[in-house]
Amino acid sequence: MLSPPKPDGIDRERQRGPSVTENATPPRLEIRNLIARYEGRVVVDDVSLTVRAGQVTCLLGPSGCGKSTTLRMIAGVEMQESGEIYVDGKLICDTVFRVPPERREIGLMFQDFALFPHLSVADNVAFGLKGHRDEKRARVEALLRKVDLMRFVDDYPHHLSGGEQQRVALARALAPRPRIMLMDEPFSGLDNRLRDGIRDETLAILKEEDAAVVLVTHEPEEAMRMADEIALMRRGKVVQQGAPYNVFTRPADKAAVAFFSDINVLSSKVNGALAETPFGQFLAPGVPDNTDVEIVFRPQHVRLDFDRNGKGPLPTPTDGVAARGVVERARFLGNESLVEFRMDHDGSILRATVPNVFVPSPGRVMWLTIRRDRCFVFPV
Ligand SMILES: Nc1ncnc2c1ncn2[C@@H]1O[C@H](COP(=O)(O)OP(=O)(O)OP(=O)(O)O)[C@@H](O)[C@H]1O
Repeated sequence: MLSPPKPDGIDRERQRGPSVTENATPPRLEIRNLIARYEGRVVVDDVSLTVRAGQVTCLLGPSGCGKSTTLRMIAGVEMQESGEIYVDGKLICDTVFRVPPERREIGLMFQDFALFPHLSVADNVAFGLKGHRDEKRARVEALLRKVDLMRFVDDYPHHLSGGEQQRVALARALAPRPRIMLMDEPFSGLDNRLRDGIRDETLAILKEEDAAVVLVTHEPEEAMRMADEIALMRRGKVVQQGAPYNVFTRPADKAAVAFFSDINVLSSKVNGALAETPFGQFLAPGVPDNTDVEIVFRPQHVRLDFDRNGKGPLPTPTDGVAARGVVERARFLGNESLVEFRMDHDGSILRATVPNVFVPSPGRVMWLTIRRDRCFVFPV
């Protein structure tokens, strides 16, 4: 069993002043213990984050969990009830002191952050730029080359495709060299086929520009693809924070597993730090006797074996005991196949995914085992 990690930064002691140790550079952005409330209801609940220059942190979570409100407080268009925001170690906002949004050197890119229709592509990108005309033109052209749109420099936005407009919006947001980029679902208006390419290009440009990026998304794949760090939010709180690999492989709770993929769940009770199931025993270290637990695992970590004269594979320490199931339904999904089994022991449905094409007929008997190093045991 993998024990749930202690989410970094959640239980940190409240203290004033940015997170700097002697001789260390302060993070580009630090938000500390932010709380926001609408109509008496707390919608952002003690959220703390640090983002370094050149790093992308994704606020990931379901609709309404407080991602956009957190972003709006960083942008300065919404005021927190309590908590502080620091940029490069300097306080820019607490409940008394507040640097106005236009002086925060923050770039914004939102899904519906439309381009100005009456301005050319070049003028859109130049919009927030100050300085000499030639300097501005040089920056605009450099950015349009970066997003590969120099050929549209004098065109109007409506001549461009959705993906191209999005790249102009990126260039416009980056033009004044913001220290921080805030992006709220910036790719969700785009065609699926365009999205992956634009995400990758955007990421490369953001890294080159060295801004600290906070990207809001409700799509786990987007967060996995873009983030150096994911802050998983639920009901206003950051429930887990870490590198995508850690958040995916060491989820804090059942909902964190379920947010990234389909899940299977077995119920059991602990006895002697072991949870007994039809798939054999699972380790539950430190869990007191008689505690109800759920054993959670992803369909991709179910192993399938063919039936051999009414028998399945022999038990192993890594896969436990095989349990018998009958195929209820199987579908090919493109990159993998999803097979649903009705289990003999309790009639429940269990899902397995198999790479490539595997579409057994309903009624076929198979034996299922679960990789012990890929399951999570959570007290209920
Ligand atoms: N101006 C407002 N007045 C009242 N309630 C608000 C306001 N803005 C947001 N809320 C509420 O605060 C909660 C958090 O909203 P927020 O937009 O931050 O969530 P989100 O995670 O970004 O969701 P989504 O992905 O749907 O935008 C929601 O329940 C929302 O209804």
